[in-house]
Amino acid sequence: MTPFLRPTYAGTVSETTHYDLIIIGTGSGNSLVTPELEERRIAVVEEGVFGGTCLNVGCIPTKMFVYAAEVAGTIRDAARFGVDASLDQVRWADIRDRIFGRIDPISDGGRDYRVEGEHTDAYLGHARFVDDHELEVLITREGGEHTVGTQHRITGEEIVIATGASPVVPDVIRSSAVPFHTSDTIMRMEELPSRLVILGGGVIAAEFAHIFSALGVAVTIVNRSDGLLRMLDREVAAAFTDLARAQWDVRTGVDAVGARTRDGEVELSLSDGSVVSGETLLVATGRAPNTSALGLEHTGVQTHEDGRVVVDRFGRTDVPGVWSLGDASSPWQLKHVANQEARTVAHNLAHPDDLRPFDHRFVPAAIFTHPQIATVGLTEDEARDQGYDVSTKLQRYGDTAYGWAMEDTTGVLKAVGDAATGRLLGVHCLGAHASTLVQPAIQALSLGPDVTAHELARGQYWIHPALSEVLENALLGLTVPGDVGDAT
Ligand SMILES: Cc1cc2nc3c(=O)[nH]c(=O)nc-3n(C[C@H](O)[C@H](O)[C@H](O)COP(=O)(O)OP(=O)(O)OC[C@H]3O[C@@H](n4cnc5c(N)ncnc54)[C@H](O)[C@@H]3O)c2cc1C
Ligand SMILES: NC(=O)c1ccc[n+]([C@@H]2O[C@H](COP(=O)([O-])OP(=O)(O)OC[C@H]3O[C@@H](n4cnc5c(N)ncnc54)[C@H](O)[C@@H]3O)[C@@H](O)[C@H]2O)c1
Repeated sequence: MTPFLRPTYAGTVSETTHYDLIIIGTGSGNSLVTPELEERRIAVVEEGVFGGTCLNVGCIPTKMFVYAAEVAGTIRDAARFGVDASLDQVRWADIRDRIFGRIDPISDGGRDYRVEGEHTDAYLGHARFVDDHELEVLITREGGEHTVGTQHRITGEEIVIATGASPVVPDVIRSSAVPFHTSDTIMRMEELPSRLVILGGGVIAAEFAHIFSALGVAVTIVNRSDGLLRMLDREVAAAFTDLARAQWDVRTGVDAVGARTRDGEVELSLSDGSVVSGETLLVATGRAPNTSALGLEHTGVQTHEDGRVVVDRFGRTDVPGVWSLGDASSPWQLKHVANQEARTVAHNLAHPDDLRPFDHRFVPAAIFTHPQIATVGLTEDEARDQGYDVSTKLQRYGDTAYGWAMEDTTGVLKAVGDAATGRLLGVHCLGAHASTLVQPAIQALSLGPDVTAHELARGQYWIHPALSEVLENALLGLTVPGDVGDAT
């Protein structure tokens, strides 16, 4: 890992270099260099660790930790099945080093490929616009061909803003100067704490509560809203909040109003007058798009109030030739959405006369907490608000044969339908393997009958990183009549 220097923008700027395409951000942005585009002169700009959030600090490492947590949980739960086992020890450093020992070389390899690549120039630094099609880049990282601290002017016929999002830290924490982690740092901790306080009650809070509690850490969650995971179907969110209360110390409807360090621990004062404390604090209060330091004020690119770049359904901003995708502009902060948007923008860059829209029809999501959660389509409340004649079915895992095998007492799958037409509108699942279980529902909602294998693979979302991606890749590997290597 190379150090990250804050950009200062002082000193001399290089002569301007012109590119056909500039990509800012190497998460899903890195996948824009498709065979159709690689003959163009392309610059890739990355200020952080190469490969973006999902690979380095997001989906991939968290799910590798979740898997280790599940192994520990299975051992603890084994006696229920007549299999006696005991958990002797959790070797945190070994788990951590195994995970990043696998991830870091992938990131470094991806960077080297772009630095040394025939068709691309890599700028390992911070980009900001100085005009609609002109960027100033301050080199902040070693590992590329440019010296740290140097500045470079580059212009692009086309520019893609794929800058992602970063954790938001409330003022009460920042101003108190207490030590804290975000999801960017907590996975590389030196040692497991005995007690962890998590501020926030969304997706990141739910996943890390599961990881750390399964590994033996006592977890307290502090959340402003009345329940956890409020974006879910109401019934599923309430069921999860009850299960969470049985596993962790869950404080809801409260805000942190003060923070201090006391006897080597972090202590949060809450708005109801109570106090919680822990050896370590994780702040998981949402992520904001990385657009504020991009110099967009020097361009015609517009942003929403929450900082997301305004794009049309093709990924075009208000400036012709400037595009955006993923967490920088999307209403969904999900990797499979960023990937789908990247495939769409890659196609649109190569085929300006045959633009394709983003596919935001049925965006699924999975939360790898305990128990797992997955969702696609309308919640019951959304369906009612949209005027459907709503029917629902809550199917318990425990009322099916495999549910008996699992001795499951909590898993549920809620289907939401339109009684007037019999159409499925949404599926919301809380239980083991939920992320895999909902895939056929995603398929049913997204595709009609009589589809080819490639249409089946590319006509819908595949939850990332679920086991179903094995099937997605197998489908894409099949040869179909008139195979053209479709880009979307
Ligand atoms: C802990 C965690 C777990 C997650 N788990 C899942 C999951 O299981 N499934 C799922 O679907 N999603 C998950 N997500 C969300 C997912 O990681 C993101 O939606 C996705 O990675 C966004 O991709 P992106 O390409 O838009 O942005 P990123 O991958 O964030 O890439 C943006 C890149 O741009 C760079 N950059 C920013 N500004 C500049 C600049 N001015 N100059 C140069 N470079 C710049 C950044 O350094 C970064 O590398 C998770 C996120 C987190 C934080
Ligand atoms: N499995 C996945 O797909 C996955 C996993 C992790 C993250 N993500 C993505 O990352 C995004 C960000 O995750 P997140 O959990 O940070 O955000 P989030 O929006 O899911 O949750 C933020 C939570 O923090 C609470 N909150 C906000 N300010 C607070 C405060 N001052 N005090 C107490 N609580 C406060 C909110 O009420 C909310 O419950 C997610 O929305 C998701 O799209 C996805």
